[in-house]
Formats: sequence, C-alpha cells, structure tokens
Amino acid sequence: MDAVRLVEVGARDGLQNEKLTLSPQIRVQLLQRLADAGLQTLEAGAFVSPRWVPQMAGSDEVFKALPVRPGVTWTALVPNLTGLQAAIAAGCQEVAVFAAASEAFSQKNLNCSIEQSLRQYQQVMVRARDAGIRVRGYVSCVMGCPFTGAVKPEAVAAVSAALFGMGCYEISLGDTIGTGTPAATRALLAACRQVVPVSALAGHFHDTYGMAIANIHAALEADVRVFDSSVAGLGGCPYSPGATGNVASEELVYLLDGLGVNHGVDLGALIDAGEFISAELGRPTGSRVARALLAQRGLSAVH
Ligand SMILES: CC(C)(COP(=O)([O-])OP(=O)([O-])OC[C@H]1O[C@@H](n2cnc3c(N)ncnc32)[C@H](O)[C@@H]1OP(=O)([O-])[O-])[C@@H](O)C(=O)NCCC(=O)NCCSC(=O)C[C@@](C)(O)CC(=O)[O-]
Repeated sequence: MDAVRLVEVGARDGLQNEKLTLSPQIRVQLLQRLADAGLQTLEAGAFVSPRWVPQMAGSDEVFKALPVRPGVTWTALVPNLTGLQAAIAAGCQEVAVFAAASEAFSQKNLNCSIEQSLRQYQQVMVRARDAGIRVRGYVSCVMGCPFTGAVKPEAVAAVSAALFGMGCYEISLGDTIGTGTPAATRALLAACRQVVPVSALAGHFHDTYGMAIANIHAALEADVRVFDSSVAGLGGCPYSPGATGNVASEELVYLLDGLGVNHGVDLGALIDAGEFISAELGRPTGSRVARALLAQRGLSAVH
C-alpha cells in the first residue's frame, strides 16, 4: 500500500477545545516535539476571533517562534481575509479554510451561511495565490451535524467541489461529531470522489463513538492516503457540543504499522510528545495505544 501522510492537528483542533488555555511557548514546545517525532505537516494555530476561540489567541507568537525546518510545514486555520492577513504577517506558508456541509453548523461556527463562507473563501484564495500560500479546505459535519442530525453525502460533495474548484489543493472531510461508520465512510467517499480526485481527499475523524480507526481503515481501502489526527487524542470542536477529540495520532500510527504502511513517524517519540502535553493539561493521555505502551515501558523498567 502507498505511504500515508499524517496531518497533525493536536496543537490546533486539539488545544482549541481544552479547558486550559496553554501559552504560545508551550504550544511551540509541543510542535517541536511532534516534528522531532517525524510529523511533517502540523497545524500550529488558528487566526480566528479570540472572542470565539480564546485557546488559539497568540497564534501569531507561535508562528513567529517556530523555526524553518526542512520538510516541515506549519499551517494555520483562517476563517476570512482578516485571518489570512494575520497569517501572512506571522510568516505562515500554508493555511486552511473551513466550511461546513450543514447550514446550522456554519452559522454556529462562522456566523454566516455556507454560501457566504464560500464567497469569503473565494477572496481568501485570490489573496493567498498572490502571496504564494497553499490553501487546504475543510468540510465539517460530513456524516452528521450536532444541531440537525444526518447530512447527505451529496451535500458534502457539493461543498467539497466548491472548495476544490476555487483552488484548495486538498479537501479534508471532517466527521465533526464522530457518528460515522465504515459503511457511511464508503458512501461518503463514493460521492466525493466523483467531484474531487481521491488523491486530493483526506480523512478527519473524531472518535466520539469509537469508530475513527474503523472509518480510517474503510477510507484506506477506498484509496485515501492522508489522515488528520491529534496527539494524545486531544480535541473536539467548541461549536460541536459533546464531540470528543480526533483519532489519536498514536492509534493511527499503530494501525499503519500493523498494516505495514509507511508513514515516517516514530511511535515512541510521538508517545513522549503526548505525555508532555497531557502533563501540561493536567490530565491523562486520551490514547489507548500510548497507555498500553507506557505500561509496558514501566514493566520492562522493573525487569
Ligand atoms: C469568522 C468569525 C471571525 C466571524 O465572527 P463575527 O463576529 O461575525 O465577525 P465580524 O466580521 O462581525 O467581526 C467582529 C470582530 O471580530 C474581528 N475579526 C473578524 N475576523 C477575525 C479574525 N479572523 N481574527 C481575529 N479577529 C477577527 C473583527 O475585526 C471585529 O473586531 P472588532 O471590530 O469588534 O474589534 C468568527 O465566527 C470566528 O472566529 N469563527 C471561528 C470559529 C472556530 O475557530 N471554530 C473552530 C475551528 S473549525 C473546526 O474545528 C472544525 C474542523 C476544521 O476541525 C473540522 C471538523 O472536525 O469538523
């Protein structure tokens, strides 16, 4: 099977939903540890309103402190031109825009309709192209909306096609509330690959119902080769009540190792980065793989 690229979203999607707001310095330390573990695409922050998501305040400081590392891309979320200008000023090289396949979620998350968000993103694309910045696109609520329930694959395909058509190089399909199953994942991908090449689709699965790894496996079988994940299973979404974190990066790496798929990440170093950030947050890791392997490390230290 072809290699898989991991997009590490713990420092953004993860930390944006933690009760404790961590300083830019701690966020930089986390990102450096994750890059040391071999991750090459890392979401480092979000240029969104600090009134809406206070945990991401200081993203400019994070970007300014991050060193240029060959092969590593630090990326940021931007909701509009204001966010893009701030990202450019902070030296950001790649950004992601985020739309939704549910009207209700778009209103709660962006304070505008899907169509209005897409119009704003057209402007973002033009400005980003002029500045030589690559843009990734997210679609939220691809398998369900926290406010209105089921979402049809066709609705997701329409928003994906719009973002891809305006120049996003990749479309990340977000199962924001984690209700997806492997069958729903297959149906979703069948609809989306009709309008976006599968090589430009990524999976972004929250693990609220414990289905994330099963959904990733279904997506791998459908030829998707890019997956988003959060170290220690950090995260959720501030506008998605009850949603838990993304699939833990440790679980994703363990799955890929088991399948013999190349990914370039050192599981031991990843677990250490997860331990670092869990200690900073004052809570245990959300990764079952990390818990199991840490317990084994403890045992081998005793023997
Ligand atoms: C889009 C807005 C700003 C609209 O929010 P709004 O209140 O409608 O904004 P506005 O245009 O009316 O402006 C109000 C104030 O916000 C300022 N403002 C305007 N834009 C910005 C900006 N970019 N950064 C900082 N400040 C900004 C603007 O300058 C103004 O300041 P004032 O004049 O009052 O002092 C707001 O709704 C927002 O920030 N939303 C972001 C919400 C968010 O970050 N959600 C989480 C990320 S999405 C996610 O997690 C899902 C994903 C991607 O992971 C995939 C999945 O799992 O589904």
